[in-house]
Amino acid sequence: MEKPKFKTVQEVVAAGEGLPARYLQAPTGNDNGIPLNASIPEMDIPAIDLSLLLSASEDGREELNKLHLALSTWGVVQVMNHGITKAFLDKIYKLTKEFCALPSEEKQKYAREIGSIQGYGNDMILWDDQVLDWIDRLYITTYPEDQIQLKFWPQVPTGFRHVWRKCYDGYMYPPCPRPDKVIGVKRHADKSAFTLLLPDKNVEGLQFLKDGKWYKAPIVSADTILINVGDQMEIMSNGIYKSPVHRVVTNREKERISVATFFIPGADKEILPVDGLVSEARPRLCKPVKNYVELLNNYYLQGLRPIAASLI
Ligand SMILES: O=C(O)CCC(=O)C(=O)O
Ligand SMILES: [Fe+2]
Repeated sequence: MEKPKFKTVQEVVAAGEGLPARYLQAPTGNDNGIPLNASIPEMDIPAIDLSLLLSASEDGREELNKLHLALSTWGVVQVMNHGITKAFLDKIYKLTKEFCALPSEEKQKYAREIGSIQGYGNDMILWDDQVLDWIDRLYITTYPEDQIQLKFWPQVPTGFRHVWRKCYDGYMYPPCPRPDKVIGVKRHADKSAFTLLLPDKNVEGLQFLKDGKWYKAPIVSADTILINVGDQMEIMSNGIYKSPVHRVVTNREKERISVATFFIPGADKEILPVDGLVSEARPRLCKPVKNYVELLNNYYLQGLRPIAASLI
């Protein structure tokens, strides 16, 4: 398979030829001229204790109420006591950082191929005048087994393949000379059912949109996972749980590393609102959809949220 010729953001920086116009947002942008790196308030989302949530106690019910409220307002929660050890989360993070720091030639061994989303690469170029995101990513499918393509799985650093088998995609945002005009990840809602995130422990950047305003995500501690609802959960919950629009902004000083896992129902599974959540007071919001991920690019190109395709 042919490998595309593209420059990753790290290569753009290394070339030292200044910032290519392809990364600059149009003067009005998405945000009516407000600089992307303007200061914004922090969102107030609860931390859910998963071990309590699963216990049949008063505290468990309280935790459940907290979870329900967070998912139906923000569509995002922090989760702790989830059973994944801090040592393991640290390891995923460390290996991702080490991979990102490898020379370009090494990383290009795992370069994405034309027509594939798996592999290492820049922001995917889907249309001619697309403004590019300031991000390099390694995207790997780990389930189901028959979709695993080991050629995209780094052999260096040692241990990477073993640890990543459990999940995960890695993102690297180098420091950016124009954080006011360049976006790390453009605004979007996830096409997953839900997404687990290990955002950078020191560097902010992730922001969520609520009632037309941007809020920055908190920096979470090393043993905590940030979970957000994706479009397919919004559909299944008949709109009760919100798939939040979010983005990542850049900064001048520090690189930012982030690790995500998307839980995506199989393409052949029909996704539709759960019967018990449909009533006269809350009619069915969405038509059944299949292969939601494929719907995405079409809608993305038109600047629409793909969930619009399934709304009744
Ligand atoms: O880098 C992050 O923290 C989030 C990235 C993201 O939103 C995504 O890949 O869907
Ligand atoms: Fe996302």
